Amino acid sequence: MSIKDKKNSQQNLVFLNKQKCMSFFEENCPEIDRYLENHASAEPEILKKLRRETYQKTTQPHMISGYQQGRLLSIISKMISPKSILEIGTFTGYATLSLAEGLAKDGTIYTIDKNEELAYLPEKYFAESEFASQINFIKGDALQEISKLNIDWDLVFIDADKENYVQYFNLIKPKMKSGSILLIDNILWYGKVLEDNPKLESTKIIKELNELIAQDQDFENLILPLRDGIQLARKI
Ligand SMILES: C[S@@+](CC[C@H](N)C(=O)[O-])C[C@H]1O[C@@H](n2cnc3c(N)ncnc32)[C@H](O)[C@@H]1O
Repeated sequence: MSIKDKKNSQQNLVFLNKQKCMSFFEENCPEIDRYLENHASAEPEILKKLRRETYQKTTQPHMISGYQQGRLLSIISKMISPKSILEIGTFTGYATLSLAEGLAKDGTIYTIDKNEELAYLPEKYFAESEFASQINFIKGDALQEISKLNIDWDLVFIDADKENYVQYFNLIKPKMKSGSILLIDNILWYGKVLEDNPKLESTKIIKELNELIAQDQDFENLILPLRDGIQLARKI
């Protein structure tokens, strides 16, 4: 296959994934995706229930972090036992509850979302969870709300509007200490990061952010190719 053919076929795959909002493996090799799920730790019952209800009650259920990503967030959180976690983009609270699994006993997770209509769903599950007293759910626009929080973050998960990703990074970086972990979702943007001249603002911003982090001497990082790509960066 010539380089040009390879590029075209890559672009076709990207297009397919974009259309269905699925990960590379879900779309192109569902057997591997099932294999990955079958060989990961079991999903806690509360998350199973939440995932089911998210698919029943929301119009964009694919936005949920889901099983494999949830287990990754949980393990990373348990590895560092954070006292303070910031999540930007709560949606139905799946990642919030996954991250909360690793919180220090006196730790708190702050999670921000501007969608007030959907807030009843995460609120119901947060109240039901064993971490209820450790979750601070903030309803509002993240850019405004982050600035009000004068907290040093041990762990940050960015998973909201892509157009603001660079701004979120710039706001949060000074609030991260040496050893703090930054996770950012959808960093491959269904393969659109391979476009040379992207039309979408979201693609431009994600590409800019990936460059920024890769060049930033204050961080060591890599991109995990799980689902739509997760940026994993550690402040040095
Ligand atoms: C991909 S979903 C988050 C998924 C969630 N982290 C999970 O793991 O299930 C993105 C969320 O970001 C929220 N959002 C988008 N722009 C925002 C903003 N400027 N401020 C706060 N929330 C925002 C949306 O309302 C949506 O619920």
